[in-house]
Amino acid sequence: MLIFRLPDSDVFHTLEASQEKLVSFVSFDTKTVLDFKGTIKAISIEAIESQNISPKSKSQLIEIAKETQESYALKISQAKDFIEKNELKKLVLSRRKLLMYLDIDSEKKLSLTKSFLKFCDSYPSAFCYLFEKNGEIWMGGFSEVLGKFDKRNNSFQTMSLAGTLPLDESWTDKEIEEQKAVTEYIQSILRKFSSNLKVSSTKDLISGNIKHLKTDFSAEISPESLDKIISELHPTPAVCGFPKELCAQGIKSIEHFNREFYAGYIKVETEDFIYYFVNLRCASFFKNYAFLFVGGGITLKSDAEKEWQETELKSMAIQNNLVFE
Ligand SMILES: C=C(O[C@@H]1C=C(C(=O)O)C=C[C@H]1O)C(=O)O
Repeated sequence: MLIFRLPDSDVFHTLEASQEKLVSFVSFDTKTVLDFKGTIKAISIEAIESQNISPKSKSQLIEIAKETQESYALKISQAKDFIEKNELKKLVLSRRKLLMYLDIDSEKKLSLTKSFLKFCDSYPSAFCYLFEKNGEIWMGGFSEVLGKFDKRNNSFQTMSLAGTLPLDESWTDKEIEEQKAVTEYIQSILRKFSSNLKVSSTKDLISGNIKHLKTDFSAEISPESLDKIISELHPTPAVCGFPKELCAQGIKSIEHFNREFYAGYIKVETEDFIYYFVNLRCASFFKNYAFLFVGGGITLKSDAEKEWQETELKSMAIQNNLVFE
């Protein structure tokens, strides 16, 4: 079962049985690809609410050390050592926040479909999804686009999105440099594939309780180069770092968990477009707990306390929209 809503749309979609392969979830390390086959069709709110999506996995005692502010601070300092040693601009570190439902409401049950609808309402310009497949349940949604290809005129759009602050704070060099690293990376790749690259000015993108810096790109490309562009772009320094193989190794050795679909991407093919959405502000759900995946760009200027707060604020995208009844 997959339900999704495209950015700035009020129509919900699902897939109706057919062999057409239209939506794929690609993991951060690109080793896992979860394909959803079917023809895209609209689904009503009532039909969404009548779906029974509940985690099947038995409640089990999970032996996972809860990430604390202190343990995360240690990882941030390891990330800084890695940045210094390898002379990097940034490294994107993340945590898997463990949310026990019993801590929230022991009497009531989590409604995933109602949570999804509330989440969609809170983030109208995000691509939002909820899926259940092979016993796994994931929900998420964000406005970061890795690629949008218009089949009618071969135009390709992407964005550099990074830097995070609470809404009332002003940008500092730290966020500006962090986002610039992403912009330069995207530019260097797109220039290889197009001679008419257009780059916008950098603007704020407001996402719930926080804001980011965003630069838009558009270019005419040949349809044959689309797959290559996406595989060169992913993972961008908005979710990993540059050089990407070295940074992905560093991330693995510091984070100590599998990012799975977090910071991967979702490919959605419609009649006119092929979209690639960056899979952020997402969580995987189990019987009595969820993992909320959240991260942020670390630079030598990072302050551990602020980085923790940033991940807490990002986790509210999911957490504040969970509905128990
Ligand atoms: C890594 C995440 O977000 C990404 C990293 C950002 C940052 O470092 O400031 C901002 C937006 C996203 O590109 C996340 O939400 O977990």
